[in-house]
Amino acid sequence: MTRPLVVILMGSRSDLEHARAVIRALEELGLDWELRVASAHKVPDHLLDLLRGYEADSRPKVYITIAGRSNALSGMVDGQVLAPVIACPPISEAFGGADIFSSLRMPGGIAPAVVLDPAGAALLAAKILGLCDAAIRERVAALQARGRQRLLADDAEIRALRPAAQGT
Ligand SMILES: Nc1c(C(=O)O)ncn1[C@@H]1O[C@H](COP(=O)(O)O)[C@@H](O)[C@H]1O
Repeated sequence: MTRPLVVILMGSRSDLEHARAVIRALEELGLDWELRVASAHKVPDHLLDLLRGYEADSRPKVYITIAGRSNALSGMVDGQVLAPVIACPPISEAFGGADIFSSLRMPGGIAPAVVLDPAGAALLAAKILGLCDAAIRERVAALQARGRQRLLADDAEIRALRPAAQGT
């Protein structure tokens, strides 16, 4: 079976640190990825060319779009591809975090999901691609199991503390 692909598109090289966090989580889930730079605002022709290339490729795909400030990228990508799009904008404190609103309201017929946490975006991509791939489902299940075990170990450790030390 062809290996699925996660295409990560970032609007600027300045988003690289955020993209790296997505990539770390994708690799933990054993997913193949490609990272590209393409801005809907600045280089729409380049973006459309790039999407045409990916859409002609028959691998099962999910796109993760990383675009800060005014997020045109995620909506434009979603409108041009058949695969699911997950918008994972980098968080900014500037202007009271108002950038996020440009990722939330889309025109009719345009529906990128929004997941703010980079590891969360990778997990959603894995769950989507896992619908038709048992090996990916198993890796998601293993990740969830590790999370549960960590939480139970934390509880056992905290419980063992004397009450006076529990808050420290
Ligand atoms: N939101 C978009 C788009 C777009 O939506 O097409 N293109 C770039 N950007 C974002 O603007 C921020 C600053 O970009 P510059 O580094 O180009 O000034 C980045 O977070 C980028 O993703």
